[in-house]
Amino acid sequence: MRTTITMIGLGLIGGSLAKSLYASEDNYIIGCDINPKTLEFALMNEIIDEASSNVTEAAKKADFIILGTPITETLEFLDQLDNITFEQKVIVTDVSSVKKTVLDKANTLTNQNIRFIGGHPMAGSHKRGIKAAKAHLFENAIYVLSPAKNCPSSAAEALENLLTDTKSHIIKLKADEHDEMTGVISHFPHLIASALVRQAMKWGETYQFIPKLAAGGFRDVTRIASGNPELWQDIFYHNKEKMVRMIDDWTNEMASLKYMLQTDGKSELTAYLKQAKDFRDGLGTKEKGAFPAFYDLYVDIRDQTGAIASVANILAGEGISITNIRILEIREGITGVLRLSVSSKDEQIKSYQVLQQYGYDLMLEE
Ligand SMILES: NC(=O)C1=CN([C@@H]2O[C@H](COP(=O)(O)OP(=O)(O)OC[C@H]3O[C@@H](n4cnc5c(N)ncnc54)[C@H](O)[C@@H]3O)[C@@H](O)[C@H]2O)C=CC1
Ligand SMILES: O=C(O)C(=O)Cc1ccc(O)cc1
Repeated sequence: MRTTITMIGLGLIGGSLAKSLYASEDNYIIGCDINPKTLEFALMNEIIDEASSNVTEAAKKADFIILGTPITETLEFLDQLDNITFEQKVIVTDVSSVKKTVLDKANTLTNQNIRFIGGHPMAGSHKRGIKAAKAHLFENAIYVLSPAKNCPSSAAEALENLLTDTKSHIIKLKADEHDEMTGVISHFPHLIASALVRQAMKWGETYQFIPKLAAGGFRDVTRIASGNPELWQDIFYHNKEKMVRMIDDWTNEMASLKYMLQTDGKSELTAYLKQAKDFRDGLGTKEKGAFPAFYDLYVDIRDQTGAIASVANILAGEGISITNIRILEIREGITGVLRLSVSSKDEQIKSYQVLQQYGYDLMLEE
């Protein structure tokens, strides 16, 4: 007997989940999407087994329902699901970046056959839509689950079991804690990144050379501002209380920086920057905790044609697999530094030594 999964919303995240679940022969995926072209694409590319334009009918056949829609639509679907007469128990989950509004709604549902567990796979990109979906998107990513009150632990276990194929790391969080933490490390940074870009845009009216000057640092710190504006508006709206508080904190932080500058507080400013540097340098290097560790190396690849392939080959020859790779541009059009992540300290040191033997100029992040 195959497990039937009804996926409502087959965009970047829903499509990626469908792809990773479709890979297992035990699963049968029914896809629903408001966009008929998306459904057509999903069927043609073997991302789903069946397309349906009738959410209620598709939901009735499901063992699991996954809402891969924007948060506002997800709340509406929860109401719709509540009114369906299911013939069996069904496990319902979502993928929304904000959890409290979703869990608040889920906790009001009266349908005895629905077991709701909020979900948030914490990986994505600035792209949207099914064409950007990837089966491996959630590999090694944190996947947060927040069960609704009265949800039996067996339902959460069944969902965890289903999600094994995503190769993500599942953790359980309360909705409010989730929203506060993702507010700090994801939502608020996005708001600031967009504000920084707008500030540069405004200064660009005075200095037309500004876009050309926008080099590595500006690009690094504002990368996330290229995200999907509708998606981020929806995230900010549903996490608005936390966002407003964080804007207040930020305003205080800026006021203290302003004071240090106005009073020539050089040592205070150095201490401030050092504290930030130490915390930043320590991020992701913890052995314990919920977040996976990253061990980074920076390889100088300026003017070295084919350097990426060579570096990857050398490491593959040593049996080291690269878990993440990124080119940090120094100047537009000129490759600069390759940032490689490997998954253990030993691999990091070994990579450093072997690449050094091949003459690469590199730096290791402690
Ligand atoms: N984009 C990202 O990096 C991440 C997004 N998320 C969450 O995933 C959810 C979806 O985001 P994305 O996949 O990025 O968006 P997307 O725009 O790529 O996909 C949304 C899909 O939902 C469909 N849809 C919209 N309204 C619908 C309706 N009424 N009925 C049926 N289908 C409908 C759209 O046609 C589209 O295919 C959001 O709740 C977001 O917070 C979570 C983690 C990462
Ligand atoms: O690309 C990035 O850096 C992201 O931040 C992607 C992302 C967007 C929204 C989420 O809820 C989780 C991850």
